[in-house]
Amino acid sequence: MRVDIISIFPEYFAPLDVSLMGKARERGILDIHLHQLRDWTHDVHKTVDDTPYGGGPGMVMKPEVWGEAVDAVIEGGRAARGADALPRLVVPTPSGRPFTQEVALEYAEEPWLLFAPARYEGIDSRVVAEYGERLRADEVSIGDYVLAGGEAAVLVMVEAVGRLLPGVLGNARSVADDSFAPGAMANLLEGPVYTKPPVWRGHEVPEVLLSGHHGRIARWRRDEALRRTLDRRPELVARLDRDGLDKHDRRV
Ligand SMILES: COc1cccc(COC(=O)c2cn[nH]c2)c1
Repeated sequence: MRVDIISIFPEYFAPLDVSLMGKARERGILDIHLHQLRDWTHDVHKTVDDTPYGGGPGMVMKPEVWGEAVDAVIEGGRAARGADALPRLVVPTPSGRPFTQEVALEYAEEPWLLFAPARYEGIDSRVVAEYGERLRADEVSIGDYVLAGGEAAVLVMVEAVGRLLPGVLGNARSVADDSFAPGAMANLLEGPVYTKPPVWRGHEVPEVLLSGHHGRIARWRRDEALRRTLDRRPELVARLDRDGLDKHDRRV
């Protein structure tokens, strides 16, 4: 998968050089290209923003600069991927559609993603409108809060998508076992996890997990996942009621 990221702070993405994402890049599973948005300005101050039409606080990022940058990055990617290749454009914003595991799975199928993290109050809305006419352009939110810029959201999405790519996670860990992954544990939070020692500062590991009785362990884990989901994310259980409770679940 090719990932292009255009930002006024490309150094923000240094974390993508380490750990799982770093290895995925070394092994050619992820091909990440960083671009400095200011390279497509033409004034001495390298201005990327201006005051909002209609007034109001803050600044808005200029459409011309983003347009030249996105066009150039598409051309650059086409040199490598073919003259008709097009990326999926992703703009992180609090006003976007929710980024969920389902969206991460959808993005993991894409051959080429182009992330456009904004600063200030956002990017002139005509940029997404312009590119939405010829490629998939998504405004996506990683949560209901406002960041100083979209860069942290891009790090979150690249990691959530990157770990789904074949070969990135060791075989021992299957993404099918993820919480929120489709299937028996879909829409459930992960329950508590434990490792050695069996007793730590007087706290014992639940007996059932040491029993070796896989049926009872699986039942216990699902009960704990349901209990935690009811407690912390009741709205997910409502969704379960429609799709996913089995005959043993009622008694939790
Ligand atoms: C594009 O417009 C804006 C405006 C304001 C801040 C940002 C940065 O993104 C976020 O704050 C965010 C992304 N998901 N949840 C929060 C983008």
